Amino acid sequence: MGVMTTRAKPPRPPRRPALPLGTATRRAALRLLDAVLRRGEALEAALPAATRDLVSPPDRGLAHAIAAETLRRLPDLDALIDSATRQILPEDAKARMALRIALAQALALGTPPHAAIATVLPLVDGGPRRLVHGVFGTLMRGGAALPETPTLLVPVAERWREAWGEEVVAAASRAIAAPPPLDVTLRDPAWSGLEGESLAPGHVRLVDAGPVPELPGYDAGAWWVQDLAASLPARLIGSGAGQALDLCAAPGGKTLQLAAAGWQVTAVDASKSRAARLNENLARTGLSADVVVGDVLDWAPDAPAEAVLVDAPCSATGIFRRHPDVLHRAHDGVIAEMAELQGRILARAADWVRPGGLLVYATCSLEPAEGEAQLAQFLGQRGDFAVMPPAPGELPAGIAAHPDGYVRTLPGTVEATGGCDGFFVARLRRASA
Ligand SMILES: C[S@@+](CC[C@H](N)C(=O)[O-])C[C@H]1O[C@@H](n2cnc3c(N)ncnc32)[C@H](O)[C@@H]1O
Repeated sequence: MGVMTTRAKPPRPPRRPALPLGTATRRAALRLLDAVLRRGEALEAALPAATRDLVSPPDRGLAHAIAAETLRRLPDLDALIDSATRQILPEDAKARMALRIALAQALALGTPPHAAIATVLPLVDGGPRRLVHGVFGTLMRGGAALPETPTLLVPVAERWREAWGEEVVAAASRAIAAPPPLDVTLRDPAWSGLEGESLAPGHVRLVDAGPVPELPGYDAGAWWVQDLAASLPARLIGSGAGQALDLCAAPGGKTLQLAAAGWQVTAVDASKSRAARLNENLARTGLSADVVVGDVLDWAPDAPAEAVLVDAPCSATGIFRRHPDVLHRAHDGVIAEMAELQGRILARAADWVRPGGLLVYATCSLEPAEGEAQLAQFLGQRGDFAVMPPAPGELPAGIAAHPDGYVRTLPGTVEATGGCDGFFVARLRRASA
């Protein structure tokens, strides 16, 4: 009799539980935080790689929103976490990162707490899952909340307190809490297709504007997004028909202003991808400029220009409202490195101003080393340049020139109407030959 054999079925692999919907988005948010906090990368620059697994734009938008909100609220999120753990978790511990993300969603972005924690727990699989779950639960049951006015990072608060005083530190904290309005600059100041508040000719401020490309006049290129403070450097050059150089020009807000004001603009930027965006902006608005991809430390114009605008690369701490990552990345070393580069760019640019012409130096920085100190150093080196203070009516309502003739906007400037970015702008005239 033959022996019946039964073939044993191979054991089933253990079924992996499906990840809660939305975990990939939180994983992307975690990658973004890692890029900013550990590698010092800009949030926007880190987006393509960090969100590579996400196919839908809303998911990418959510990952960005979670990371940005976490960066905005980091000191207060950490204080909550520390209040609920027996031992202080290391700064870069996965558990701390996961808790930051879950709490930012539950306490600042309005995500239901069960969804905030369920989507984050898989990020600590094989690790401190119970700890994360426990700390989150303890905080939620205890009615944890974030303060209405966010706490500024300690090194930033110390730096700005020393430079600008306690009032400005308090205004910066308030500015973090509220989403900034959308400022636009009109190609033709007489155009009236957008309803909003105007603080200067050709400026419109919109609150809760919605998606930018859907606003009236966008497709027709009737305006471009530009913070009120960012519009000051080109406003101080005004209109003209001669040659203007826009150095460090991309993505081109100031190039567009100069071109719209009649100048023959040569716009120079070292970044090919940013210069491509400048070209797109020119195409959309129907304005023209010669766009050069080049390093202004190597490049030189054929002839001096009547007006030269230097919007120098900087720590960008003045744009912290829309880019909270700058607060975490702008360490003293970065500021010193930028200041050294700004001095070199400014020294070259000065030689490209024709006698009697204008030079405008600007940075979107709240660090005196990148503004006031640059101007003082420059004036010490170049006796042929003098500050040309704004004339009455040249500046928007609520923005005044410093007694020394330059313009400095700070947290707290035009706060009642929605504030503006932190900027330093100095206009200088070169002596006639
Ligand atoms: C503050 S952003 C300019 C913003 C621009 N002016 C606007 O209004 O849209 C500084 C720019 O400087 C460029 N940049 C940095 N170093 C440069 C260099 N050595 N030569 C030319 N461009 C440079 C960067 O690529 C960046 O686009």
